[in-house]
Amino acid sequence: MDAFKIIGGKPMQGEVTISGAKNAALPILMATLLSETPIHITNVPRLNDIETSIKLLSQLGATVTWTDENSLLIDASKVDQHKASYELVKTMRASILVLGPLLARFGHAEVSLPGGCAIGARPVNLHIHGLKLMGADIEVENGYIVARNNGRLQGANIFMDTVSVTGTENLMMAAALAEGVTVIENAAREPEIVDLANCLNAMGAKVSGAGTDTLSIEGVAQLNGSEYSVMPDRIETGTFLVAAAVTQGKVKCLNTDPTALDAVLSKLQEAGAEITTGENWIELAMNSRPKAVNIRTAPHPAFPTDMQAQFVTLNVIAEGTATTTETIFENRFMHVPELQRMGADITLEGNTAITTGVDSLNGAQVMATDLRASASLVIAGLVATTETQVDRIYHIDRGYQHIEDKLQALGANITRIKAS
Ligand SMILES: CC(=O)N[C@H]1[C@@H](OP(=O)(O)OP(=O)(O)OC[C@H]2O[C@@H](n3ccc(=O)[nH]c3=O)[C@H](O)[C@@H]2O)O[C@H](CO)[C@@H](O)[C@@H]1O
Ligand SMILES: C=C(OP(=O)(O)O)C(=O)O
Repeated sequence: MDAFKIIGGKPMQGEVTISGAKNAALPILMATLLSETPIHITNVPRLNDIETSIKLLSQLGATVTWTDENSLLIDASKVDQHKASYELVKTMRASILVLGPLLARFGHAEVSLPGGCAIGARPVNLHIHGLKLMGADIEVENGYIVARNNGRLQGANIFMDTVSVTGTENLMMAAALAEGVTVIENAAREPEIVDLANCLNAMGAKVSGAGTDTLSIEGVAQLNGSEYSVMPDRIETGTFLVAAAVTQGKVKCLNTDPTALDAVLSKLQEAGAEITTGENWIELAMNSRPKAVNIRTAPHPAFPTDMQAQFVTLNVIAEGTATTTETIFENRFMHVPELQRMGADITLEGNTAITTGVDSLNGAQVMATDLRASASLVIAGLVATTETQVDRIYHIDRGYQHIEDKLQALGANITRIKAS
């Protein structure tokens, strides 16, 4: 397994181009299953999760071709398989996003239950409940969700007990081809939901209300190909901004969208950063030690759970004491014991991490346990005074395109140690 070796202590300086958003690209790739004709998707990030999605779409019978470094042409006209196997689902939970599209277009889908993961139990009951309300017959057989429907799904009124991002996406995609109108209440409002809705509408769907908590989808009989560009990755953007803040550097993120990062930018300003934005860029300058900031994660537009780990790293070297409360996932503090091994002062009380900033971190061999925990450890390595080795970075390769190249370009001393 590959690892990163990092020698910290340098401020991050310069410009970095942000890639397309993993969490928008994944549902958009799965949405191509709804289309009778090819779709060209641009600004696709080069990530392991994208490779897994391509494998999955290909297994289902789609033809997937890279037309340039970041563009995919997907032809799902000949899809004739309807099963997402455990082998793929266990490496990428977002595989669950084929459930809605396959069922809506073919009346049949079998998707392995994803099971829990490093950050929590992550059930998919809301996906199943919504599809049942649309008329599907769904059983769990041998660890698989087996969904069937005769003819088209039927529009339904769906209230989601908990705000779920992929749950909303699965139901939105299924509803796009259903007969009649589907209303999803308490829908997720994440920018990636809006991006998926825009892509579906470009394919001929009739989705309105994306970005609010009530979505209305008037089903159409057929969807067709188009060209669509994936939104910039707001979490990758936030990760680079935190790296700049903790190293007291100055970084300009290009090809990004400041409007998708309100909560994160506001916390960085509270920490003492100077933030300047343009239509598609954000620049952060940090001229002093960051101040500790209290964080509470919650569904968009509140502070994103996918930025929590990175802000714990900021808080552990910041001036003062702060609380970071995680309300979305029950086990998303796996970075805490690793940061403690680097000298961080953190106490965990239930779903809250209480941090008191230390003057510096020392390098250590640490282990990445999930995607954003890995990012937080890399950032910690960038400030540590001695060498840090971050093991198991296959997690980070799921979600960050060429992260070491981008950090090197900003002045970081980071190298990938290839598994022998
Ligand atoms: C590929 C993708 O976009 N992943 C993102 C997505 O994950 P994902 O869509 O899996 O996360 P959800 O929004 O569904 O999860 C939110 C909460 O709802 C619960 N829940 C969810 C579904 C369900 O059927 N039942 C249920 O109880 C979950 O356990 C969790 O506590 O949103 C998360 C929350 O912003 C992000 O951290 C992930 O990066
Ligand atoms: C938790 C994440 O992703 P996934 O839902 O794919 O596990 C993430 O992007 O931080």
